[in-house]
Amino acid sequence: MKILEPITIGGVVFKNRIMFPPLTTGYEAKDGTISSQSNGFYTRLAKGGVGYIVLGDVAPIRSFAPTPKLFDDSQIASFRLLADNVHAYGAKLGVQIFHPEYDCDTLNALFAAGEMDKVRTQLHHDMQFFINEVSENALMAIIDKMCACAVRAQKAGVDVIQIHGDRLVGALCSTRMNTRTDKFGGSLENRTRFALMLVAALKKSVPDMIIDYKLSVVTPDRGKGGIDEADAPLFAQWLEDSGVDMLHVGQANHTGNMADTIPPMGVQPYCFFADITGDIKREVSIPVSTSGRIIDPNMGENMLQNGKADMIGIGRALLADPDWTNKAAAGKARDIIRCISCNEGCVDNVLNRSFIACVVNAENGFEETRFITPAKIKKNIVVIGGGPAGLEAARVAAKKGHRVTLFEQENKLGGQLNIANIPPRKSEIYRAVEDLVQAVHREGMKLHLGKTATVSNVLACAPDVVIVAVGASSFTPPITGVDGENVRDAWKVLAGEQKVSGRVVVIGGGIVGCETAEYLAEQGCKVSVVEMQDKIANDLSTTILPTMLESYRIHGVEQYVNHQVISIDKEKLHCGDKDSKPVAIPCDYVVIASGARPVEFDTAAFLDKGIAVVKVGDCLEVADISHAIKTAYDAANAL
Ligand SMILES: Cc1cc2nc3c(=O)[nH]c(=O)nc-3n(C[C@H](O)[C@H](O)[C@H](O)COP(=O)(O)OP(=O)(O)OC[C@H]3O[C@@H](n4cnc5c(N)ncnc54)[C@H](O)[C@@H]3O)c2cc1C
Ligand SMILES: Cc1cc2nc3c(=O)[nH]c(=O)nc-3n(C[C@H](O)[C@H](O)[C@H](O)COP(=O)(O)O)c2cc1C
Ligand code: SF4
Repeated sequence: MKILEPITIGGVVFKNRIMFPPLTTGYEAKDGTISSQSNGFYTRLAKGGVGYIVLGDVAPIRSFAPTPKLFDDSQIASFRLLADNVHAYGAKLGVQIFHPEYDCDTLNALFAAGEMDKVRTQLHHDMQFFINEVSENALMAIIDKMCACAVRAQKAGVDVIQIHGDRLVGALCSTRMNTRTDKFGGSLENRTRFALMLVAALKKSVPDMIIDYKLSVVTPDRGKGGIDEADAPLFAQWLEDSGVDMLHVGQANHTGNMADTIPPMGVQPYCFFADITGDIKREVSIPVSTSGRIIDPNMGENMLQNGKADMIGIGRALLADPDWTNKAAAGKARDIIRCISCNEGCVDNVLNRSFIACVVNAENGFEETRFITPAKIKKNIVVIGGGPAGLEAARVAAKKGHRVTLFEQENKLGGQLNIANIPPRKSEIYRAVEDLVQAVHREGMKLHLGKTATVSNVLACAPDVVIVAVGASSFTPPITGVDGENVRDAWKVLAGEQKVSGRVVVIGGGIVGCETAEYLAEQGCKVSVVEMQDKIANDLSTTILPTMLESYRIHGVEQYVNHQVISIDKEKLHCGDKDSKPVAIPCDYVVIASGARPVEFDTAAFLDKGIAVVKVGDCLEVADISHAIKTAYDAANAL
């Protein structure tokens, strides 16, 4: 495959054309040095075969953002350890140097003085005005700091400096953000002046390092911090002329909507930046890479074969499976656990000031402590339930060497994911089921499909351990009229077992209620959502919410937040608003989406016989895929 072929960049051979693009992980220490968590993560990526790893958002200054920082010589040692570890697996290491678009010196001084109100006011001001107010002297000082950072990176053995062409640099390039009237604003030459001065300064400071430029492109519908799509090919030529060794082309962001650059499932097609990258590649002779929803090796291979890029950036998909490259190289691409583009464990966690922990890969973020260990004593393990928790438990137990038997009462594996994939844009969630099913078949186990586990048929398997993964069921609240003929259940509606039409009120504005409402609105129903809290879709990814709300706007879905349901009759749903004033919503059908409750399975008979029992997934606590996978992995790995 072409993606596995070596490529020469700036005179240096990279072992393959697969790159981990810059991702802020939240793994680094508070002062920005490479922690053991960060080291473990990137080293694991290198072990998995990727050829080029970029550390995202490395700050050349002290800042309070949770990113790596390299502003002091004392930090070099931690970067060196990482570079050595990555090099041991033959991968190249890059640091993406960025500068925040605010006055860090002033903010640090205010922060040190404990003037938090002033910090907030200054930050708010800078977000809007900094790039237009920053003086030329201050800009030159920023270049100096970036160069000093690059020198430190070189001392640490880092191979590549990637200039972050979004953030400050991109904001200056942007026709949407830069309103300056001096030599850094106005014409394309002026707006790109700072970027090209930075390249020139870096070439002088670290002449032996490879310079990669993240060319953030503002498209008509998305992004602000970067170069306009129409100007991108010309600017790319200027970058090549100035000595840049490679380009990493990507969607510009800076709008506050992370879905621009990191689209969740269904919002952008696969490989969504391939054509724009191809347009730029045609105009330059240096290697060009891109990233964006390249999920499996074939997608990346097609991009290279079709001349869209020279290298592919695989971001989230390497969080889901760091062995992506090695599996492709071994001809086992089908064994890859694929990213489902949910953004729940990666983007949402980082936005919540936590660290990346992929929902389909329990090891991600815990590379140094969570790995599958071979079983000391081979046991008979029975798993009850073939949802994500049961499948993951079975996979891990079998991989450890145990003999595994799995019961699933339905004729299809996947549990709730068989209906979670029905609402708009959600079909990709089903990849999680496909890949777990592939894994359990690969590991080899006895599968009883369409067979309900009972005490007697489980005991007949002579288990040493029973893993209960029976999941959850939809909850019906005790509302007057809930047993009426016009009342339906969201899970059954999504499963196609119950039909509705006309005016529909959905009770419950959690994820299931909101998604069911959108699904029904798309089918032509006139839908309202009633939620007792002050906002709907509280737990939905912020990268998905804007798309859902836009769909609600298009389909006229009404929201009744702060409304408490009182009763249902044949023609109306009755509720009270936040002042307890009665509100009656006329409707033909009411759909209940009031959450779920764990399914019970009586395990007393197993315990009586001294058989160990462990519960995992939703039957332990109703939650989500992440909880199902992590509880199952840990329980099975402990056996
Ligand atoms: C509409 C909808 C949308 C969702 N969207 C998301 C989302 O976007 N992101 C997210 O993270 N989570 C989402 N979830 C939640 C997620 O699907 C669940 O948290 C997850 O499926 C729980 O996995 P589990 O294996 O514990 O349970 P389940 O998926 O409920 O699987 C349990 C399995 O056990 C089987 N079983 C039960 N009793 C027996 C028995 N006695 N013998 C044999 N088999 C038995 C059941 O048939 C079922 O297949 C959604 C859920 C729904 C309903
Ligand atoms: C959690 C997370 C953090 C990211 N941080 C950065 C960053 O620091 N710098 C950057 O240029 N891009 C960042 N990105 C964007 C990625 O480099 C990449 O362009 C994007 O994830 C799309 O590629 P993918 O679909 O392969 O994940 C981040 C993406 C994610 C998911
Ligand atoms: S959390 Fe979701 S989007 Fe992020 S890497 Fe994992 S599967 Fe992909």
